[in-house]
This record gives sequence, C-alpha cells and structure tokens, in this order.
Amino acid sequence: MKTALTIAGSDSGGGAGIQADLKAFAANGVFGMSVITAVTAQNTQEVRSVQNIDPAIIRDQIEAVFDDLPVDAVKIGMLSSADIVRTVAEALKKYSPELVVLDPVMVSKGGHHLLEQDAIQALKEQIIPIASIVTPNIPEAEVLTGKRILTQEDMKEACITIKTLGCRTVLLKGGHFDGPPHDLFFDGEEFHWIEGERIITKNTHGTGCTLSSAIAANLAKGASMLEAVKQAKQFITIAILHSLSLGHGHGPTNHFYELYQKANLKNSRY
Ligand SMILES: Nc1ncnc2c1ncn2[C@@H]1O[C@H](COP(=O)(O)OP(=O)(O)OP(=O)(O)O)[C@@H](O)[C@H]1O
Ligand SMILES: Cc1ncc(CO)c(N)n1
Repeated sequence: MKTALTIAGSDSGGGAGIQADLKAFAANGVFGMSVITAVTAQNTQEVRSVQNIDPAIIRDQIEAVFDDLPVDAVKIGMLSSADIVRTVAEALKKYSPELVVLDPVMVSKGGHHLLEQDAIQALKEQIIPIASIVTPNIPEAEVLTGKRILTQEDMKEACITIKTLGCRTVLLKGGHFDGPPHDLFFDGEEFHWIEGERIITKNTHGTGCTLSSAIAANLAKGASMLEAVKQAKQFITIAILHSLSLGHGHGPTNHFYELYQKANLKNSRY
C-alpha cells in the first residue's frame, strides 16, 4: 500500500487540518501518517485558540516517521510560526522526500491567522523551494507575490512569480473569485485551466486541505502532477457537492460519498 504523510495543524471540528487530510488519504486509498504542528480549538464557526507544538516534538515526529516507515508523498499544511517553518524545513532536508505538496495555509475561513506574519518570509525561503507543488488560494497568492489578483491574467502572472520562489509547479485555486471556481496549474512551461462549476453551499470548511491531500495521495499512487491535480479536483468537487450540514457555520466536505457509491452501501446516512 502506498503512503502519505501530512504535516499540519489539528482541527478539533474535524473538517480541516490533519483530520481532513487523513480522511482524504483514506478515501483516496493511501495509508496516512501525521505530524501535528499545532492544536486548534476550532469548529465550523470559528478558531477559538491555537497551541503551537514544541518544535523539538515536531522534529521528533518527522524523524520517527521517516526513520521507520516508507513515505511516498508529503503534504504540508498549517505551520503556524517561523520556528515551526524552520524546524520542518530542516527535518525534511534530512530525508529529501521527492513528492511534497505545500498548501500555504495562512488564514481560516473565519479570518483567524494560522500563520504568524513573521513566518511568511521563512515559508518563502525554506519551504517553497522543496515543494513539488504549491497550492495557494487567491488571498495566499496575493501575500506570496505582494500583488492584487483580480483577473485570470493576474492569476497567470502570480503563478510565474510563485514558481520563481523555487517550487516545481503551482496550482492557484480560483475558489475565492466570483463565478466558476477554475484553478490554474503551471508547470513552469505551460498553463492548464482546471475548470470547475460553482456549487452553491456554505459547507466549504477544509476544501483546500482536502484538495491538497488528494493531490498528495494521487502522487503517492504514481500519477503525474497534472493527472494528480485533475483527479483531486474531481474528488473535491464531489466532496463539496455532497458536503455535510453539520454545525452552525461552514460545514465539512464529504470525503466518503464516492466510496459509499462504489461500495453500493444501502442505508448509508450520507
Ligand atoms: N463553491 C464551490 N464549488 C465548487 N468548487 C469549489 C467551491 N469553493 C471552492 N471550490 C474549489 O475547491 C478547491 C479548494 O479551493 P479554495 O480556494 O476554497 O481553498 P481554500 O481557500 O484554501 O480552502 P480552506 O482554506 O477552507 O481549506 C478548489 O479547487 C476550488 O476551486
Ligand atoms: C488546522 C487547520 N488547518 C488549515 C485550515 C484552513 O482551512 C484550518 N481552518 N485549520
């Protein structure tokens, strides 16, 4: 069985972060492992508090996994502080994983900062260069490039700028634009629009985490980068289409709809 490791924050509400990542790994048929960088007290409405994990414990988690288990792909999510960014970068350099998906998580849907301001430079200098793909949403890409992104032409320029930071490829997610959520993939030479249709729902908590983890799972299973992205886009679209109205805010996406369909299970409460 192929494997994937997520290095990310815990979301007590289960819709984003480590919890979403492990569910997306399972739903996409890979064995999931986790390194927890921070614990958030979070639900579908808000992030109430954040406790960063001691960098020494983060390093130990990474080493414990790599020293023993095979890691076919790595997904990186919430890194929280500059110290954690540096620790993760150093630990990963020791093992040089080939397939690294970086979701440069910065702000939660409710507006809570999940990456401290002084960690952004460290992320650009130390983590982006080891990423096989970086998957920013529009606001994150604006922070990384220092430029507003208002048009599809701006999206192309942002991809080019982010690529110069040293990652292999870029997927700029268009979900934050009005209109259809088309994402833009750039491999350094060609652009590919990964088209979507907007699903009208407020249950979009953890969409970015789920998409990036599905990409990592597909890469672990041997897909090319473009194929991994296209398949993950299909997965997140179905997961949003059948999202769950749990909680009073942005409910979670449904990672298991496809599996239940495939297994043809009757009486599923999904
Ligand atoms: N309402 C929607 N209907 C269809 N696809 C959507 C919708 N919202 C987002 N998407 C798609 O979901 C994926 C995740 O994109 P999004 O821009 O929402 O990520 P994000 O902001 O990083 O998510 P989060 O921070 O909540 O985890 C993208 O492929 C995007 O196009
Ligand atoms: C722990 C965590 N990671 C990422 C996100 C972004 O959706 C979130 N809300 N919480």
